[in-house]
Amino acid sequence: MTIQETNLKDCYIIEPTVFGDERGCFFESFNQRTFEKETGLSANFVQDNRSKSSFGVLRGLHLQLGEFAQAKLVSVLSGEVLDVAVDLREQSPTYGQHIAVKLSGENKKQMFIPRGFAHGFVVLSESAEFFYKCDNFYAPQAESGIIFNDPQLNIDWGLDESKLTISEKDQKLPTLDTYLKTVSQL
Ligand SMILES: Cc1cn([C@H]2C[C@H](O)[C@@H](COP(=O)(O)OP(=O)(O)O[C@H]3O[C@@H](C)C(=O)[C@@H](O)[C@H]3O)O2)c(=O)[nH]c1=O
Repeated sequence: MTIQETNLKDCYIIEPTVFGDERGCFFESFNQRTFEKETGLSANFVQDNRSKSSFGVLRGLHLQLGEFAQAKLVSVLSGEVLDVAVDLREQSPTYGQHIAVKLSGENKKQMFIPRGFAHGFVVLSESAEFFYKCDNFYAPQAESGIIFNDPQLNIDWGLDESKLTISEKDQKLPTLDTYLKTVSQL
């Protein structure tokens, strides 16, 4: 398993060591000891989530606020997505920056996304099964987010907007500016 730093503070790309043989393959998809040793962070995951989406589905950008914030270890079981994480921690040296990484069932890459980041992904294959671990429970009252096409973030999702399928809830998410004003009033 290799754990690499990214341009964003506390955000890591993890590539498991895959053991292939005539039966197929085996790999450790999470090892708390290795994770904590390599990153210096502690991880106490309490909820696992799975979703399946078809081509062009974009989920995000989502986060939970305050005491309900969640760190996530995200991966793809089948298919391919472009996964995006945005650093919204005001004290962070990489505040306001984002990273976009292709995760697939084939490359088995994972991204560790710290608390205080917004997260989203778009499906690039016919369909994709997404799997992620969270270090805090789902709390609908603390859900927040930012619109995927925020002009300041200017994220390249790799697909034309006409090809995207986005939930009504996600289409109503605020811009980064509006989000920051709302959060500062809490
Ligand atoms: C996220 C979540 C949703 N739900 C329910 C609420 C709702 O009825 C249904 C679908 O919820 P959503 O539309 O919010 O699902 P989705 O858009 O897939 O939300 C997820 O998006 C990605 C990008 C993330 O980063 C996640 O943290 C999460 O916000 O599932 C739970 O019961 N537990 C959960 O942890």
